[in-house]
Amino acid sequence: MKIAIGNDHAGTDYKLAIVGLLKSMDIEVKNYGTDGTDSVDYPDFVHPVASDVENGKVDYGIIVCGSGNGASMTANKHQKVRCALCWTKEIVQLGREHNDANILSLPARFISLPQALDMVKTFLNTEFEGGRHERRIEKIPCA
Ligand SMILES: O=C(CO)[C@H](O)[C@H](O)[C@H](O)COP(=O)(O)O
Repeated sequence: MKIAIGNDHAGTDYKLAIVGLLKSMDIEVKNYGTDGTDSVDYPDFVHPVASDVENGKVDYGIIVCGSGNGASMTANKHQKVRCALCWTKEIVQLGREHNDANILSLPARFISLPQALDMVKTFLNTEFEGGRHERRIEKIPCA
């Protein structure tokens, strides 16, 4: 499995911990930064993640910013991206089961690091249910 990850300055600490978790799971990681804490603009680090997901270069994306909002808004501008902004494990599970989310957006300033790591594991270990949900997600893209 290969995952692309990106974040702004509010998500750096969490991103680095998530990269460590993914590598411990023998998952290949494409880290688009930022790796620092100087103020940056989240679209610069989210678009490359979303492009890789959209083009099938990676299996999933993980993006981290302060509230998760800006990163999620940016990722979902990509037609083939279904980015789920999640703040509980249950929301992550539903994002995968019902929406076949291919990017997880994490609000670093509103969840703990253990929560974030647990949510990443849930994201990777939950399958899409298909069925009625398939018909719905096929209607998401708009011209
Ligand atoms: O887009 C966001 C807000 O929804 C992200 O949370 C950013 O991380 C946040 O805006 C950064 O805020 P800062 O005051 O520039 O650190």
